[in-house]
Amino acid sequence: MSNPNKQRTRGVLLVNLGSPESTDVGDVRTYLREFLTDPRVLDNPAPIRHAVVNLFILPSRPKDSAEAYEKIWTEEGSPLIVISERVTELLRERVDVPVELAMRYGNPSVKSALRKLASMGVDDLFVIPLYPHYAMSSYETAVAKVKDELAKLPFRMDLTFQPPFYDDPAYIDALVDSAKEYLEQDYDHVLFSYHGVPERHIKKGDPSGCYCLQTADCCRKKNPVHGMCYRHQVHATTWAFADKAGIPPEKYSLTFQSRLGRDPWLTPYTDKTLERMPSKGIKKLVVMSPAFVSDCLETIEELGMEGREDFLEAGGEEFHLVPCLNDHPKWIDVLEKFVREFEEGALVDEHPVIPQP
Ligand SMILES: C=CC1=C(C)c2cc3[nH]c(cc4nc(cc5[nH]c(cc1n2)c(C)c5CCC(=O)O)C(CCC(=O)O)=C4C)c(C)c3C=C
Ligand SMILES: [Fe+2]
Ligand SMILES: [Fe+2]
Repeated sequence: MSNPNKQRTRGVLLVNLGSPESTDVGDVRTYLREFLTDPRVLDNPAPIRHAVVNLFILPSRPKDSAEAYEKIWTEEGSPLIVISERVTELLRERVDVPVELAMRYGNPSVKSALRKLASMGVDDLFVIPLYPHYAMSSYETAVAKVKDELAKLPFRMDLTFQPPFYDDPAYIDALVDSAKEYLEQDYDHVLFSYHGVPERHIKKGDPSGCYCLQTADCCRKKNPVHGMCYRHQVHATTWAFADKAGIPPEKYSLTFQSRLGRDPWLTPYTDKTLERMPSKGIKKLVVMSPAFVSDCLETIEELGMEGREDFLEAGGEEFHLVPCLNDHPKWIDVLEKFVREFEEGALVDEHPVIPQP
């Protein structure tokens, strides 16, 4: 039993998704294997998941993905990792407790970050998964990974997790501020493009088992079942943003990108929407991707290169992609606020988890 009079040592762990070690096809294959054999990402029964990954995905996808990573790689490495490291450094300057960074897949690993924090005496850890929205394949797998790795290590820490912050006014304020100069220009429409997930994942996260995805607008309404509903939460971010930025309903829409495989994923799809927009009179477009707090392959390459080309080839005239929050000072303010709330004991160490077989 822990001694209630002992002084606790707090620490902070930021967890992002991760990238391959390099753009070599072998490194990309290693990364994709770890990513796609995660049962919270491809949630088929284990033998099917391994067969799909080893027989259908790993023989061909690493080469295509490596080419895509080539286009975005910087001298310092993967944008997602470089930006996350910068954010970690900036947060360290703001708070008086140790702050470490870990990636759910690849490096720096969760295990190495936990070891570092333990070596600094941390036994009361605040974990911030760097995802505004709850998805089994992003937020939840980050939480599970921290718990699993800690259980295997020879020391104990209390864990508190930052809940998804999709409608936190400070996060919305930071997003609006980051998009300000784009929204001051003349534009026809704002497209909010979120990373997609399979529809099945949404149904699994519905504790009632009979609400989400039952009607076209179910997830758009407020409902107590939405603690784990990615579809509801991305809509809530979009409404809050539009409200704060003063964008009328007819001037914005929401789509989902990055579909993988043949199962039904959330619709409408970003690529199809971009191709259709010019014929509907949308020629000057602003695009935002608030599911990502750091620019990455999905924003720089998929939206900024592929998406731009699709839109312009279909007759669009201007395509403006708003950068993610990255190291925006208001985003660092938000992270600092989360740490202060943890220090004040304002967060409950509880969060829902989708049951895994
Ligand atoms: C919002 C966060 C994310 C969710 C939810 C998510 C779900 C999800 N992703 C895949 C498959 C892939 N995603 C890939 C890249 C990628 N995904 C996210 C975030 C979420 N994914 C990020 C930030 C990135 C970029 C990483 C980087 O290094 O920049 C990839 C790898 C690239 C590729 O080969 O296309 C895959 C694969 C699934 C299947 C899924 C939900 C089930
Ligand atoms: Fe993804
Ligand atoms: Fe829902």
